[in-house]
Amino acid sequence: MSDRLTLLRPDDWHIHLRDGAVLAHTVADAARTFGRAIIMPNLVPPVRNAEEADAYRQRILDARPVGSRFEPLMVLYLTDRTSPEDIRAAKASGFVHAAKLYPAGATTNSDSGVTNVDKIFPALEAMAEVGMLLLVHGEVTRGEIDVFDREKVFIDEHLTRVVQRFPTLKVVFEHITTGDAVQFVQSASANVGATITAHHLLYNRNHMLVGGIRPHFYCLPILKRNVHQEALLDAATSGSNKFFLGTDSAPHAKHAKEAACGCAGCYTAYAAIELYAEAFEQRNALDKLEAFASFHGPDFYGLPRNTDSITLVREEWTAPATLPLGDQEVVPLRAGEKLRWRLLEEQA
Ligand SMILES: NC(=O)N[C@@H](CC(=O)O)C(=O)O
Ligand SMILES: [Zn+2]
Ligand SMILES: [Zn+2]
Repeated sequence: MSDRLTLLRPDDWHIHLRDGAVLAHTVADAARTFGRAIIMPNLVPPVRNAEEADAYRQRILDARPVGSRFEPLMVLYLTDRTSPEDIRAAKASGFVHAAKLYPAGATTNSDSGVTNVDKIFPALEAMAEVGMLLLVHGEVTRGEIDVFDREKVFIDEHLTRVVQRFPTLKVVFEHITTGDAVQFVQSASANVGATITAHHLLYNRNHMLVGGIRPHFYCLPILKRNVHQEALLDAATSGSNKFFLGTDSAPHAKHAKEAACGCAGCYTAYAAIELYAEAFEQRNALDKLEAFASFHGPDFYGLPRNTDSITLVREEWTAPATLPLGDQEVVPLRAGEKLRWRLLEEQA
């Protein structure tokens, strides 16, 4: 097997860059590998319209390292009040590519999210009409539903209905974590795709809970049992163009994760493609990585593929214990442990 892997430059179809001082770090980490990224809008307050997306986009562009051509692809945060006019104005901007459904209370900064999916039907209709993608955090929030079942129940209660009602709407089921989600996406029309994170490919709930509770593995949707991890690996390495790379890299400061009530989110952007390469290598499927990381995403979004490339070398290195995050620090996934692949830094 070769010790070098050259891929068309990948994109990240789901990332949290946050805002303010941390952008200097989060943007640099993403830009070292990815040509473009779908920028999650769950700021406080969220990115609700084209104007807010424009301002946020500008802050991201300003944070790029010198010479970087990293392109942020912006997303609106759907609320109960998002209007068809908001959607049309966002589409007309040219830089808003999608709108995101966060069920209210489902995850980090989702308080302004949608309280009842029916409330966004007018917005969804406009999205289908103008060709704007719907991105979905697919978990129900009802207290009586077990946290490990919330994705499956969301499919049954909401996603099936939305996809039936808006057959021409393109839908990305974000950060899928179960065999149920894989099956749903596979049997849906070509307008339904999914992102898969590196951490859900590499880990299951045992990694988070056996031998001690490890807060840096805690994310939403939560890591599931290993049969679900296997189903995700099957999907990602299958070659199906419905599945593509979305890191869901979601930094929280160290003290906010290592706490009695720790925040949900794993920081992977600093070594994202390296982590995916490990997952694919475990399945002897490195030959499937390029399509997953670099072809299927832009094809689904109707955007051109990148034209330059990156190279990974099989060379062990140790992940840092912490990384700077504005004036705080973040503990990255795999902190202090070995990584098997290294990205070749670009020659100037
Ligand atoms: N994935 C996470 O666990 N957290 C994300 C939100 C999200 O993507 O649901 C975050 O913004 O921190
Ligand atoms: Zn989410
Ligand atoms: Zn996310």
